[in-house]
Amino acid sequence: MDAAVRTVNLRKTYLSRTTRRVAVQGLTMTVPLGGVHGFLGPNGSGKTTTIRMLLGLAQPDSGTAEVFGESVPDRLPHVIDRVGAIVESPKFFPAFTARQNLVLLAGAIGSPRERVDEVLAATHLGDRGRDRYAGFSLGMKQRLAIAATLLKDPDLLIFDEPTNGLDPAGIREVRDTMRSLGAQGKTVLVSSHILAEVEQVADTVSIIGHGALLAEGHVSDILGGAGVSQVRVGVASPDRAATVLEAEGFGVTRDGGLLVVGTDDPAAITRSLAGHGLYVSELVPVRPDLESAFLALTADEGLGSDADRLAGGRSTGGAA
Ligand SMILES: Nc1ncnc2c1ncn2[C@@H]1O[C@H](COP(=O)(O)OP(=O)(O)OP(=O)(O)O)[C@@H](O)[C@H]1O
Repeated sequence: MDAAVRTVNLRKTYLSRTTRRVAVQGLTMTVPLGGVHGFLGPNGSGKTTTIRMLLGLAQPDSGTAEVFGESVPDRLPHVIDRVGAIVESPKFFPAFTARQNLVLLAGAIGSPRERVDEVLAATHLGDRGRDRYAGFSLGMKQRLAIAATLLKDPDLLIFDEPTNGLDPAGIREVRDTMRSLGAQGKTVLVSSHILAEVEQVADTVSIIGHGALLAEGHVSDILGGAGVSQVRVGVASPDRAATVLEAEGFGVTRDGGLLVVGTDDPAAITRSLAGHGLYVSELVPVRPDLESAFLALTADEGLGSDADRLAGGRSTGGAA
């Protein structure tokens, strides 16, 4: 078993009296064991529905899902103790301290009391345990929610948009917490529609649109396949250099005094310019970011929007 989560052709349709909405359509994805895995997609692309199916909170129409090699939902009781999740905002008692809230929860799920201090420390709330929940910032509240999921020491943590509504400091706190959990060997599956957030923390990603997989793999590989590579070129005579390069078929744009040249072969730029007596003082690859890769992948009109998911849209199969 080499995956924490695997889905094959997973499909979920929501039916109402007038509409049939395909939320997840044939999703096949793999979350490797250990590390942080970003689950990315625009709003409405089916992330929450997928997570709900993994946790037994929604029943798939067809397809299969496995958590640690156990088929879910039927074998979920065999693995649920290895899974911690935040899908909706958890409820804590505002008048209780963070510690009291966790002690109460630990008692309810049968975790030892000592675990409370461990999870407070793991989420960097050790010195705030005696403060009342009501006085917590949103970032601290979210870290307390993560602390609660850690009480039973799960191997897989599933966080659905955990940084929604947080300010930059809160986002950083949650991100650091996820990163350290991944570094400890836990598998963290984190959904987001905010690419920049996941790019900084994820080792691997699955990108979905319209409830189906668009791309999956190591962040670096996805960035590598993100389209045209570019290099930023410093040269004494940028105007002449631009003329030379354009004449040789390179696409050239300006970035201040530097040229930005599209190529997969930076040496070709050096050769061309040197052939005209122009010497390169700086040649730096422009790294595409996940945002660009994501936008390129989801450029298809309105991915994730509701419009084409209604009855008669892109869906192909039967309803629930
Ligand atoms: N209980 C439900 N009943 C009917 N339709 C639903 C239900 N839950 C989700 N949907 C629809 O299914 C589609 C996928 O929604 P889902 O919440 O899974 O996407 P998401 O990627 O998590 O989006 P977001 O980031 O906005 O939460 C959307 O069109 C949504 O309106």
